[in-house]
Amino acid sequence: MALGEPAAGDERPAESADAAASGVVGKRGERALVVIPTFNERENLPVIVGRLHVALPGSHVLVVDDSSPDGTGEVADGLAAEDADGRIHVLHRTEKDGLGKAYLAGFAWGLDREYATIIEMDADGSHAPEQLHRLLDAVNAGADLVIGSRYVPGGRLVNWPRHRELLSRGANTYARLALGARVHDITAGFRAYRREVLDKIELDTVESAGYCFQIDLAWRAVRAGFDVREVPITFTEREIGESKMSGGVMTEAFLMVARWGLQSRLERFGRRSR
Ligand SMILES: Nc1nc2c(ncn2[C@@H]2O[C@H](COP(=O)(O)OP(=O)(O)O[C@H]3O[C@H](CO)[C@@H](O)[C@H](O)[C@@H]3O)[C@@H](O)[C@H]2O)c(=O)[nH]1
Repeated sequence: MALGEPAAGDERPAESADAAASGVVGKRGERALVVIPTFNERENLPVIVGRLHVALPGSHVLVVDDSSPDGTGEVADGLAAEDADGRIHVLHRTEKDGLGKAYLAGFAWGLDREYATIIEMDADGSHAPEQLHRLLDAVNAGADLVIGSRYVPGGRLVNWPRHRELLSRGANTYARLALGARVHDITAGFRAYRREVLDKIELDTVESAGYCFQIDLAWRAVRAGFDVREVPITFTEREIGESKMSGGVMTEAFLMVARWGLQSRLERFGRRSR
């Protein structure tokens, strides 16, 4: 396990010192932490980490594994031990506790260290590390939260089953109507957060455990007045393993979004009648 302080070789590169101080990352991904939640991804993980370190050799990875029965956690430990540059870290959690909880643990780990930008990415190859520079370019151009979006012009879906696409588009339409947020892919899990966003949006009050965590955080960022932008990406259906989407995940999202929408309407009403 490679927990603890960033290892030797993790010093801030001279050319990126200004960038890190101003919250942006270097061209090779210096000062970026890519958080990858995993549950049963033993075959996918080495591939995605390898691709990531070709695309952004200066970035660090934090694998957040929920004691995957297939041994993904041990695979992650092996990758960390093999990486002479100390760029791979692993957080082991005791049980499967949902995507949102895994990200919260990963963000807390990253915020305790000096990463300028914290990235979310799936382990299964759906998100292409080769497209991460699109997100980082937008951060470096001034955005606070950048969402790799399937549903803006230029965004693409490859091999995603029709029922998943319909579910995803339906969830986005529902969230947009309920919350009034002008984000086309608010459920997307390919994102880059400037660390100030995560510092400010009160992560300790986040209740969403599953995939509605994505909606929750984007909505918090919008409400806090951050500059939230979308850049087009290609989302490719996984070839190995299975999605962890479930009825419980969908029900939680439906109910949570309804609650946030209602709360926000009541707040607006309260402000108007004062
Ligand atoms: N640690 C941990 N990881 C988890 C858990 N549940 C899922 N993951 C990990 O989270 C990533 C995404 O899970 P998938 O189950 O592969 O997601 P998907 O069905 O392809 O869902 C896609 O669409 C969602 C809805 O738009 C997105 O929210 C999600 O990020 C992704 O893009 C994978 O790396 C998976 O191993 C969990 O409980 N714990």
